[in-house]
Amino acid sequence: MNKVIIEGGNKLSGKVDISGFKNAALPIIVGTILADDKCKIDNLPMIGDVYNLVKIMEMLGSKVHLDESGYMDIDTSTISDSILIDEITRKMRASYYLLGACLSRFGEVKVLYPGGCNIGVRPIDQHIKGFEALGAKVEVEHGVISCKADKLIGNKIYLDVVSVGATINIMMAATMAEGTTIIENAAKEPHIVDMANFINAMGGDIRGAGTDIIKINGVNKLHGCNYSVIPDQIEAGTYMIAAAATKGDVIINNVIPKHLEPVSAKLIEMGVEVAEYGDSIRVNGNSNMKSVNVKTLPYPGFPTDLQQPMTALLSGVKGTSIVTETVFEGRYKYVDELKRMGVDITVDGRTAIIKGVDTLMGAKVKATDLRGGAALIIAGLMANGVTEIEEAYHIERGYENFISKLLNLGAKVKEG
Ligand SMILES: CC(=O)N[C@H]1[C@@H](OP(=O)(O)OP(=O)(O)OC[C@H]2O[C@@H](n3ccc(=O)[nH]c3=O)[C@H](O)[C@@H]2O)O[C@H](CO)[C@@H](O)[C@@H]1O
Ligand SMILES: C=C(OP(=O)(O)O)C(=O)O
Repeated sequence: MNKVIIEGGNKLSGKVDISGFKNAALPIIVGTILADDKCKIDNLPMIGDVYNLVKIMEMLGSKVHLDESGYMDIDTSTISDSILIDEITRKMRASYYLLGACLSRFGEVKVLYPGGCNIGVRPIDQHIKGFEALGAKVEVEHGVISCKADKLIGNKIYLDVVSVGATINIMMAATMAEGTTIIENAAKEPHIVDMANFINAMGGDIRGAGTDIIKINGVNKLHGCNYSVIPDQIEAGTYMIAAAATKGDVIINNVIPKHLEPVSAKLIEMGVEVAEYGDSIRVNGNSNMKSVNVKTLPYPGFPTDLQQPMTALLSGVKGTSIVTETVFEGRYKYVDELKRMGVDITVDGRTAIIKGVDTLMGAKVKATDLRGGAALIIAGLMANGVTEIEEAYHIERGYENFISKLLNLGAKVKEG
């Protein structure tokens, strides 16, 4: 998808089904390497990152059948080599999970430094610290990360920063290590719990996922399993914000409302009606929304991945809102694009001061990254006139059928 063209001004209404969570699906697909056996994974999102990861798994020697319904049969017993120096791994962040998974199963791995959204420096020092604490030798040279270990031995690892990727990578590396590993100051995101549940379904012994102390008792071997990925809280949050932004009325199905509490709480604070029904959430927007302050934080705080869509919404809400991005230092690149649409936002370091304008104007803009692209879509839905979003391929990395889901909700949107 090169371009998205939106004619703004329509209220979204109706129902939308949320897909499986990108940030859980990706480590789970890579995590099948831990089991020298077949796995059946369900509720996978059909997004760019999953398609590219399937290619990577095949390049390593896995046998993969991916059905467009979101179901995958994967056999990693056929992997013969855990060295993959190929640019494809730079098309996403999650390729770094090959480090933990292959180190655990093969004792050796070499891959290129990962890619992903350009939202800050994104170092991997905490991943490396974890692997080294388990006994691996790690080298990063000319953009290639190499890890090697004759034997991995459990250890206590304190993370200096709360990192989703490092927590998952260390969990994978420690799963078949000798003895017990304890991760302190671990990330608590829902996908950490999903990943631990998946590893346990393969015969692993991980306890405490969802708290900041995770204990991994090493086991000798993992087996294949059937597993279903949790719903995507970020996709769901994006539709919640889009519903509010268009003053629409949308029922968002296949969600875990608990995972969305930070978003629901903020929307309610703004005066939006949010109601929970089992595994659905209904968001009903209105013309009297109030400005609010938002600070992104690790879970259960407001998710950084929704900072950009939320900023787009606030740009059209009367009053002054202050958004503080505490997780990634470079996550405001899309604001320059939003400014082409007439918003009044001043960025100073990690803070964005948003003075709500009455009307956004359609314009030609460029998606800077995945959620920056989603923010531009939301702004385009709110704006008067036509918005053309170039470099829209970023959006496909993480949203399944964004255009057709929006069309079903009554948006005037098409691919260009
Ligand atoms: C594929 C995937 O799941 N991506 C998500 C994952 O990214 P990712 O796993 O890359 O994000 P982290 O949680 O690791 O990053 C959090 C913060 O820690 C820093 N850090 C991280 C690792 C490290 O070794 N050293 C270090 O300093 C990062 O630069 C960032 O400032 O979690 C982020 C935070 O919820 C989300 O925005 C991304 O959507
Ligand atoms: C930052 C994100 O993705 P990634 O870590 O895959 O770049 C995101 O999903 O918002």
